[in-house]
Amino acid sequence: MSRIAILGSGAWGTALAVHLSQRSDHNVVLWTRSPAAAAEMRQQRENLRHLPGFALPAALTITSEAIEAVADAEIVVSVVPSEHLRATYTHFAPWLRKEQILVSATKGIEDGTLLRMTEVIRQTLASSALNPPCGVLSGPSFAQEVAAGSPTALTIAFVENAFAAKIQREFSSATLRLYTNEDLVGVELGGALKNVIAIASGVVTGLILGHNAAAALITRGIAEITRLAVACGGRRTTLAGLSGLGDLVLTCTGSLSRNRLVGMELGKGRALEEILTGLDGKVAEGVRTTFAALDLANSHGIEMPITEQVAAILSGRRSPLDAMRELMARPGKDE
Ligand SMILES: NC(=O)C1=CN([C@@H]2O[C@H](COP(=O)(O)OP(=O)(O)OC[C@H]3O[C@@H](n4cnc5c(N)ncnc54)[C@H](O)[C@@H]3O)[C@@H](O)[C@H]2O)C=CC1
Ligand SMILES: O=C(CO)COP(=O)(O)O
Repeated sequence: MSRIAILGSGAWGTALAVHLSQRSDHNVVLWTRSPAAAAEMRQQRENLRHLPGFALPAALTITSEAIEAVADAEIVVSVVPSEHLRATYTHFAPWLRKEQILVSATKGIEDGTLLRMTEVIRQTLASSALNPPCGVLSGPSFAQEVAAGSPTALTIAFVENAFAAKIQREFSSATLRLYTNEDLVGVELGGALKNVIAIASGVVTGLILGHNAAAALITRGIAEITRLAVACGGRRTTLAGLSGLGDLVLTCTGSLSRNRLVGMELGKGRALEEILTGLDGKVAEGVRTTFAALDLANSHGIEMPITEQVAAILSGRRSPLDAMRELMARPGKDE
C-alpha cells in the first residue's frame, strides 16, 4: 500500500486525489488549509468550491492537519498556487522526512526570486537540512477531465530517473498515462510559460481576430517560450512535448482554461481587477508568470514579444487591440 499526500485542495489537487484514490493499492490523504473546508468536504464527500460535481471516494482521507497529511506519506504532491508554495513548505517542513518523494504539480515562477517551483521547495527545505528527491508533474490536464476519467497524458520529471519511473508506476491508470523525463527545467518552464501565451490566445479570441491569428499565436508562442526555456538550461525537445506544446495547445484552445478566460475578458474590454474578482479565488497563474517571465527573459537577453504585449495589457499600458497591432508591426524576421 502506497501512502500519498496531496497538499492543496483546489481543482487540480482534488482531481489528483480523486484519481489516485481510485487505485486499491493507494492510501491517499488530501490536505486543505482550512478546518472548515475539510469538515465540509468530509461531510458532503464533494469539493463544492473547487471541483463540484465529482464524488470524493470513500477511501480518500481529508484533513487540515499537516502532521496527519504527511507523517506516514511516502509520496507528497504539492498543488497550491505558486504564490503560496514557499509558505506551504515552511509550514510542512517540521513534518517532512528526507526519505519522502516530493512532486510539484504547481505551474508558476516565484515572484522576485524567479525560481522554479522545485527550486523554491529545495530552498525552503534546505534550512531544515532536508534534501528529499523532488520532481515535477506537468502536461495538458484540465482537472475536471482527469476527475471524470477522460484519457490524459502527462510528463513526470526527476533528475534521477528511478524516481520518475516510480511515480509513473504509482500514478498511471487506464485513463492516465505518464511519460518520464529528466529535464526538470524544460518541464517546469513549459508548464509555467504556456499560461502567458494562453492569456494572449484568449485576447485574440475576445477580440474576434480569427483562426489564422490564433494559429500564428500558438506557433510563435511555442517559439518564444522554447527560447527562454533553452536559455535557462531546458531542452528544446522537452518543449515540443506534453509540458510544452501539449499544454500550450490545450490551454490556448480549451474552454476550461482560466488563463484563456482572463485573456478573452480582457479582449472584450473588461478590467483585469474585475476579471480576477470574478474568478472567485480560482488561480490564473499566467497573470503573475507574465512579469516573472519577462524578468527572466531580460536577465538572459531573450526576446519575448508576445509576453511583452501581455504584460503591457495586464498592466493597463496598452489596449488589447493596440498590443496585437504592435505584434503585427514588428520588423520582419526569419522563422
Ligand atoms: N485547474 C487545473 O486544471 C490545473 C491546475 N494546475 C495548477 O495547479 C495549481 C493549483 O491550481 P488549482 O488546483 O486549479 O487551484 P484553484 O484555482 O482551483 O483553487 C485555488 C487554491 O488555492 C488555495 N489557496 C488560496 N490561498 C492559499 C494559501 N494562502 N495557501 C495555500 N493555498 C491557498 C485554495 O485553497 C485553493 O485550493 C496552479 O499552479 C495551477 O496552475 C495544473 C494543472 C491543471
Ligand atoms: O494547466 C492547466 C491545464 O494543463 C490549466 O490551465 P488553466 O490554469 O488556464 O485553467
